[in-house]
Amino acid sequence: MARAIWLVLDSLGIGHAPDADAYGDAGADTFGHIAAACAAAPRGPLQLPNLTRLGLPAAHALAGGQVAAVFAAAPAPVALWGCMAEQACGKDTPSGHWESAGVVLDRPFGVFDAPQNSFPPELLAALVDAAQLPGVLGNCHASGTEILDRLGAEHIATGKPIVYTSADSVFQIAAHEQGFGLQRLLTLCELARALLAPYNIGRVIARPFIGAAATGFQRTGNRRDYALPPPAPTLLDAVRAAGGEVIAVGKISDIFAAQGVGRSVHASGHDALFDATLDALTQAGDGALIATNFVDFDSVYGHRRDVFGYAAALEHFDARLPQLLEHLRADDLLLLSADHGCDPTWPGSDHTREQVPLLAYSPGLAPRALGKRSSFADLGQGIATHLGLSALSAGRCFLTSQAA
Ligand SMILES: O=P(O)(O)O[C@H]1O[C@H](CO)[C@@H](O)[C@H]1O
Ligand SMILES: [Mn+2]
Ligand SMILES: [Mn+2]
Repeated sequence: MARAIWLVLDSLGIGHAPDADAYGDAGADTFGHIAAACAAAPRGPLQLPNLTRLGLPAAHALAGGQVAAVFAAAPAPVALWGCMAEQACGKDTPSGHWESAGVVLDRPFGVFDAPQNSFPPELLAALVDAAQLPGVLGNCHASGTEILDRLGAEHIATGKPIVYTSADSVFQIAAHEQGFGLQRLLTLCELARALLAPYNIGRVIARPFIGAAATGFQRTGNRRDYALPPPAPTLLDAVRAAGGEVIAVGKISDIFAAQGVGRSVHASGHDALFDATLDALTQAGDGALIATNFVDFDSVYGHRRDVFGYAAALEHFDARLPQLLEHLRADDLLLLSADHGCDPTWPGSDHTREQVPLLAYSPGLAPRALGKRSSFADLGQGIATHLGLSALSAGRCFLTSQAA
């Protein structure tokens, strides 16, 4: 019986969305701009033989992107390939994942849009009081690494956690793993999650770090995301209701607030995430869904605007793909997609409103183009069909129609 393996390449947009102008993102193209920068740099063109076979450059071309010369003569894909635009408002991780799993967010999350003094004073006062803190630092829009350089030493000296946000619907708290304490930070995030109820904020994110002012600060793999639960049952719930196992690897369980997750495997770094996915594949039974989020594309490279780091991470991911492809059973369906863009050549440090790839491979499935799809939900609908589930309430199945 069928199984599905869904890999989210977090932030791998393939060209601006039709409504990108409203987000200040007209012209953004995460994949295209990385490919173009590599082609013009001493390091040389992007080498992605396996993602090319699965149709990533073809999907990029379909989305309207300028095809880099290195991909121009690529052979036809062996998979199904298409591009998807997000129907929900926003360009953040939870809405992108939920829509891909069949739930289109109809009420946009709240955002703290003031660049300075971003949070309501009464919210911060309540947090300080509830957690008996000496105060907080930050209270602004920031890049999470830049703010450590700026406020890390003061945090250590005062014991005040650093709170910050971005264009996304997030309340982020950074604190030193030893000086402040990891468990104390996680407890503080849970308190913040509860206090943020009136503000409809998508995620509270714990950002633990280590190091010292003299030697520099580094964020650790102990990041945790405390998301709002999806507003309706998703594909994950449908898989479980039908008796299938849902194995969530990496951030997936956090993003779905554990709803519909049978087993969660936390791992840090793309190699560990890939290994955990391979392990899950050997263990998963009939009807299972394995879902993995590869977060470093976004967190380590996209937000940091590290073009060549992103390129190298793509090449590394590509090099590991054959291990996964070799282990696929005849009735397994492998999906590759993304949740939004984060163009490392774009101004600022925020996500970009982009189309994302929909690549689907199964040993027995004849390759074809899937066209431009108008919702990420088409991915989930296709998985539901593949696993023999009832149709989800959103999305057009890409397995049964030639194009959207
Ligand atoms: O700059 P860092 O801390 O990585 O934060 C980024 O990560 C958050 C989640 O993607 C975004 O909202 C953005 O602010
Ligand atoms: Mn994301
Ligand atoms: Mn991000």
